Amino acid sequence: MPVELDSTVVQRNAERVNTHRAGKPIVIIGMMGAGKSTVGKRVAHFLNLDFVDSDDEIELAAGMPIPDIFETHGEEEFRAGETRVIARLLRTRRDAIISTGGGAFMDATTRKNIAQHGICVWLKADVELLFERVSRRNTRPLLHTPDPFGTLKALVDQRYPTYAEADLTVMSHEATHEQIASEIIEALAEHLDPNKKSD
Ligand SMILES: Nc1ncnc2c1ncn2[C@@H]1O[C@H](COP(=O)(O)OP(=O)(O)OP(=O)(O)O)[C@@H](O)[C@H]1O
Ligand SMILES: O=C(O)C1=C[C@@H](O)[C@@H](O)[C@H](O)C1
Ligand SMILES: [Mg+2]
Repeated sequence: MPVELDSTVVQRNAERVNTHRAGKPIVIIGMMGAGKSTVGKRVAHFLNLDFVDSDDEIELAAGMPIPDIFETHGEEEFRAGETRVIARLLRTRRDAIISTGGGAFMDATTRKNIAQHGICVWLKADVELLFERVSRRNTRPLLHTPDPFGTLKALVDQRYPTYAEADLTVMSHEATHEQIASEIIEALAEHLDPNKKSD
């Protein structure tokens, strides 16, 4: 049975986050399938902030879906566009939750920009859970390989030490999107306003 969310506690934590985030956007990083987009939208709703997704912004700028960008222009050009788009979002969307593409935080310039202008949350999940989720749709070009689970596992091993540079880490587990969103908000409240204990 899903846990009932205590909306009063969520709202109290949301207020703590908004009071202490000093006008910085909250940036969600992590592997494909972690829930950055779908959970990120709920975080934005609870915090009464906008939601923006760097993958969507890249698709908008390129006028084509991500798999087509990879096919037409190659990964290198996609990554250059991703770095530019995230730099722009950090400058222009301060009252937003910015969800990023899975590979975005591997770029040193993007890491520096996020550290300087945002508050960074790593939404972390076990590889088995990630695989179950990404298997639902065929929209991740990096997994178009003969052994998608092996590819995903290799990316996890390669990326997790770098993702660990985020300001805070929240586990994505078997719970509703809303529950994970509320856990992100609680972790943010504790990180930004550590002296006040929530009851
Ligand atoms: N807590 C959750 N409970 C149930 N399903 C979830 C949960 N979190 C994510 N999912 C599902 O997993 C899939 C992937 O989620 P989502 O698209 O948000 O991941 P992402 O981190 O944005 O991935 P990408 O980096 O590829 O954009 C979606 O079908 C989403 O509904
Ligand atoms: O993990 C990755 O490198 C990617 C994740 C997606 O969000 C997209 O940004 C793209 O498919 C690449
Ligand atoms: Mg996404």
